[in-house]
Amino acid sequence: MFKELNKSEADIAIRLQHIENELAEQGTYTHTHEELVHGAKMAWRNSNRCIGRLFWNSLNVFDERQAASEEEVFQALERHLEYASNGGRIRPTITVFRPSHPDKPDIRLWNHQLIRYAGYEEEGRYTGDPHSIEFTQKCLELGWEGEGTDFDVLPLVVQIGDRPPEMREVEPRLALQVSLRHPEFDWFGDLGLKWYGVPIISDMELKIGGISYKAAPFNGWYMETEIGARNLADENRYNQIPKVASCMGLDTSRAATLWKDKALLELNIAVLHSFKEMGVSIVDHHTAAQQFRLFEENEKSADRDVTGDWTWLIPPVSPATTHIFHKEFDNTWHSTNYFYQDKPY
Ligand code: HEM
Ligand SMILES: N/C(=N/c1cccc(CO[C@@H]2CCNC2)c1)c1cccs1
Repeated sequence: MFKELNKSEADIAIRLQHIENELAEQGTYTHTHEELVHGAKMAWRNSNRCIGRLFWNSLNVFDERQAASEEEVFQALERHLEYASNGGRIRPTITVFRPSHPDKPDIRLWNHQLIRYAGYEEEGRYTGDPHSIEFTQKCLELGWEGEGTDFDVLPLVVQIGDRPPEMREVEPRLALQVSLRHPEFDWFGDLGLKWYGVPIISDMELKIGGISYKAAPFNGWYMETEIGARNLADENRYNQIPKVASCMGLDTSRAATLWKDKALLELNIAVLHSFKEMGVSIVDHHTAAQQFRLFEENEKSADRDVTGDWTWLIPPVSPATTHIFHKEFDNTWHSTNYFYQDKPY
């Protein structure tokens, strides 16, 4: 990392000696602000499954390692929501809370994403996002009351050490949402579909030079297929394909009419159209693939090897129309990266 910060050999030697001493005394060491910022960017650059890495060096980093109470954490999360959303002109941002430390309790966020819809299941009938059923149950046990609609925004849940977790509703003004309409089908708006504008992953661990940051929520903007081809399309999510197909008057009696593919495309067209019309940042899967190709070229000229996970990098819609599909990627994992971690509940 230090090499990338074009430090002199001497400076690197001094810094490494200092870290060695701190490690010997405390069993851990503290990153400088500069190391934290660059480390978070490197971790994004090393995220093999991410197609959006072209912009890795422009990540906005908030250093919240001083936050020590639930209140301070909630304040930082609300500031993240406001800053990242930016009225629709989304700014890729990460807020880094203090790392694991022998003498201090861990700060953990129970949410998968800062903004996400609740899920409910009653006698085999589903409401909302089935992926959220377990976390929604936890929120209900903590005293949260959902309205029971398909789009209830879940509260934030913060836990410090083994103290009881604290919960706070997200102010509606901080939860940017987009109602879905279609550029040609006037009936599409009547489906009552919408999605939140900013994906903010809050349950992954950021590791930088062996230091573990278990609470480091980060956001970019969506690629439309995430919403149109997965979140609203999967049978075990919002399962909207059959409804869109019947509203389109398609012949759904035989798979060979490709009615699912036609409905899927129109759902993705509606997502792109609605986000654009509302001025909320989003990228289509073709543009995203082109940007990824640029990323590969930039990395090559920076004399760095690109690593990637082909199975995630190809988009779920028309994958073979992108260059990614037609090449292989080295799925080696660099250790400064974002990782899955055990749920805190
Ligand atoms: C700026 C716009 C961005 C776009 C369009 C984008 C796009 C994507 C997409 C489509 C995926 C696959 C998600 C899925 O299939 O569920 C992904 C994965 C991922 N992205 Fe990005 N990304 C962006 C920014 C970021 C940022 C800012 C970070 C972190 C600082 C990041 C880190 C990751 C990671 C760690 C994964 C893998 C998640 C997992 O393994 O579950 N991305 N990205
Ligand atoms: N567009 C995005 N998409 C995702 C990026 C990472 C993870 C996810 C959601 O992953 C879930 C777990 C596995 N698939 C769904 C979505 C971003 C979120 C935060 C920064 S960019």
